[in-house]
Amino acid sequence: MANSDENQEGEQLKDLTFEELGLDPRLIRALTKKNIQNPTPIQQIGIPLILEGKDVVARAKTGSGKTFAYLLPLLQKLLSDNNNNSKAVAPTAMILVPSRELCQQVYSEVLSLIELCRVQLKVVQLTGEPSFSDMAAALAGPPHILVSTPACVQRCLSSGVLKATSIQDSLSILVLDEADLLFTYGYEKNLKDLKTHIPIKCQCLLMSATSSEDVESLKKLYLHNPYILTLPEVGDAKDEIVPKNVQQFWIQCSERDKLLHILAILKLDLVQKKVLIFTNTIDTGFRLKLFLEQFGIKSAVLNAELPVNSRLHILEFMFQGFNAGLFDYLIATDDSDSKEKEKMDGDNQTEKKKSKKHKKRKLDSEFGVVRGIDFKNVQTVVNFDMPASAAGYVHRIGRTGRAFNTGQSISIVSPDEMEIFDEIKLFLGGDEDSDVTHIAPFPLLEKNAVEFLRYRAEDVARSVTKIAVKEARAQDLRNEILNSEKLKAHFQENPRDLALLKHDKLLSKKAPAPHLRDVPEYLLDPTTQQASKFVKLTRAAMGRNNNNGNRGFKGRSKKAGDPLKTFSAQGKGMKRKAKGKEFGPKQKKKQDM
Ligand SMILES: Nc1ncnc2c1ncn2[C@@H]1O[C@H](COP(=O)(O)OP(=O)(O)OP(=O)(O)O)[C@@H](O)[C@H]1O
Repeated sequence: MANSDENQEGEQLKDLTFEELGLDPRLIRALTKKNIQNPTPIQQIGIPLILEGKDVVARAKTGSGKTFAYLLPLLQKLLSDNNNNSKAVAPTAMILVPSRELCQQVYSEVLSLIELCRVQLKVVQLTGEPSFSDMAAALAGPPHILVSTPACVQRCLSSGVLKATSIQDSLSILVLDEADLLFTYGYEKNLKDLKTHIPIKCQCLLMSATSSEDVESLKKLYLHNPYILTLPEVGDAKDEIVPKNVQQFWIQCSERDKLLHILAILKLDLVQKKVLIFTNTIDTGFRLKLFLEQFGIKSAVLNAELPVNSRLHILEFMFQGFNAGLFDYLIATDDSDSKEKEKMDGDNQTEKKKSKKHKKRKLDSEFGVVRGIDFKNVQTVVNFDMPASAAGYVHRIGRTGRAFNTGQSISIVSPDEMEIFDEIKLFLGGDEDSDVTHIAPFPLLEKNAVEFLRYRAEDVARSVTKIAVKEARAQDLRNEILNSEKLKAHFQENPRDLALLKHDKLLSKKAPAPHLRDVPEYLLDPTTQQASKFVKLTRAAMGRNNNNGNRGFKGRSKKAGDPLKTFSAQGKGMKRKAKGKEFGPKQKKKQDM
C-alpha cells in the first residue's frame, strides 16, 4: 500500500476476495446472501485501510460501491468492539449524509447487513426536525450507529439530547458520505461546529464521487494525515469520471421539440425501461407528466415538495426493484443541481425570482435524489433538461450502470444548452479541437419517426397549459398528502408492502384519446420498427434470463443483445470506450446482486 497522504493512482489491483481483505465471516455470509461475491476496486483498496484504522478520503465514480467500502469495515470494527461497548454514552459510529433520502438508503443497508449477520448492533436514523422525545428515544441506549444529516445532529446537540462530552467519550468512527455535496446542502456551519466535539482519536472517512474545493475543506477540517484513494483505473484521470458501463447519447433539438423527442423515444420503445427522467424544475416535471399521460405513458414525479413518507415510499419502491410493477417512468426534479446552481450564481436574479415564486410552497431542504441514491433497476437516464454543471451531469447519469450493471443515458440538448453540453464533453475528456467525445448521437431515432409524431405531439403540448400544470401539481400534492397519512400508519406495520399506493395516478382532466395511446406499427418507417423490435426482444430476453425479472443487462451474452451496442455510435470516444477495459477486476464473472 502507498504511504499516507499519497495518491493511490497507479497501484495495481489484484483480484482479491472479501476473505483476503480480512472481513469477518459473518459479514461475508451476509454479502453472499445478498448475492455479492467479489469486492469492487474501491472496496479492495479501502476495506483493509479502514480496518487498519486509517483516515481515508475515497474518491471513486458513481455506482462503484463506496457504501460497502466503508460500511463493511465499520461494522466489523463494531462487531469486535461489541463487548467493550457497554460504557458508551453516545453512538460509537456516526454516518453523516446530505439528504433524507440518502439517510434512509444507508440506514436500510446497515440494518439489512446487521440482520443478515444476526448480531446485536443497534442502528438508528434521524433526519429533518424530530421532536425532543423522538430524539431522546432514538439516542437512548445509545445506538451503536447513528445515520443522520449534519443539521439534525446539530439539533440533537443544541437540544441537549446528545451531549458534546458524550461524543468525546464514545465516538470512534465518523463517515462523511457524499462529501462533495455536504457544503452545497448548506451544512458548512453545522460541520464546522460539530468538528469541535469530535475526539482526536476518532477515525474519519470521507467518501465522494467527484473532487471539489468543498471536499478539500472538509478533508482539512476533519482528517488527520489521511490516505487519499483515487481508483487506479486505465486511462487518464478524466476517463475515471463516468462508469465505462454507461453508454452516453445525445439528441439535438429546439427547446420546443423536446417534448416531441422524448415522446418518440419512449412511445416508439427505443430505450430500455426503467427510465429516470431529470427536469430542472417541478413545473417542467408536471408538464412532462401531463403530456406523456395523453399518450398512455404513466409516470410518477419525485420532488422536494412531496411529503417525506411519499418520497421515501417511491424510493423504497425503486430500491425493491419495481417488482410491484406500478411504473416504468420516474420524473425527478434535480434539486441538488439547482442548489448547486443557486450556490454558484448567488446573485443571479432569475434564480432569486424563481425562489420567490415558490416561497409559498414548502420545499424540504434535506431532499435529494440525484446524489448517492442507488436506483438499482434504472436502465436509462434521460436529461430532459440539461444539468447546470458537469458534476451534476456525472451524478445524474451515475444513477444507471450501478456496480457491475450496464445502462445508457440520453441528453436532449437545445441550442441554449449547447454551452453547458460542450463544457460537459470537455469535462469528460473530449478534445476541443477534434470530434472525440464520450457522448454519441442517439442512433435509434430516425427523423421520419419524429416527424410522424409531430402533429399529435404539438397538439397535445398546446393543451398542457400553465394552468393545467399548476392544477396537476396541486392535485398531486393533495394525493400524496393522503398517501402519506396512509403510508405512515400502514408501513409501520407492513414495511415491505409496496404495492399499496400508486404514485403515478393520472392527473389530466381528460382521459388519453385512443388514437394517441396506440401508434399503428404500419405507419412507422422500417428502421424505427426494427430498432423498436430489437429493444423489445432484448427486454424479453432479459426477463427470461432473470429470475426476479428486475435486473439490468449483465454479463457478456446480454450485452451482445443490446441494440444500442449493435448500432455503431459515431463519436470516436465511444469506439475507444467499446475497446477499453470494463469496470472492475471481475467483469467477466456474472454477478447477480
Ligand atoms: N462488490 C459488489 N458487487 C456487486 N455489487 C455491489 C458490490 N458493492 C456494491 N454493490 C452494489 O452496487 C450498487 C452501487 O453501490 P453504491 O451505492 O455504494 O455506489 P456509490 O459508489 O456510493 O455510488 P454514488 O457515488 O452514486 O453514491 C449498489 O446497488 C450496491 O448494492
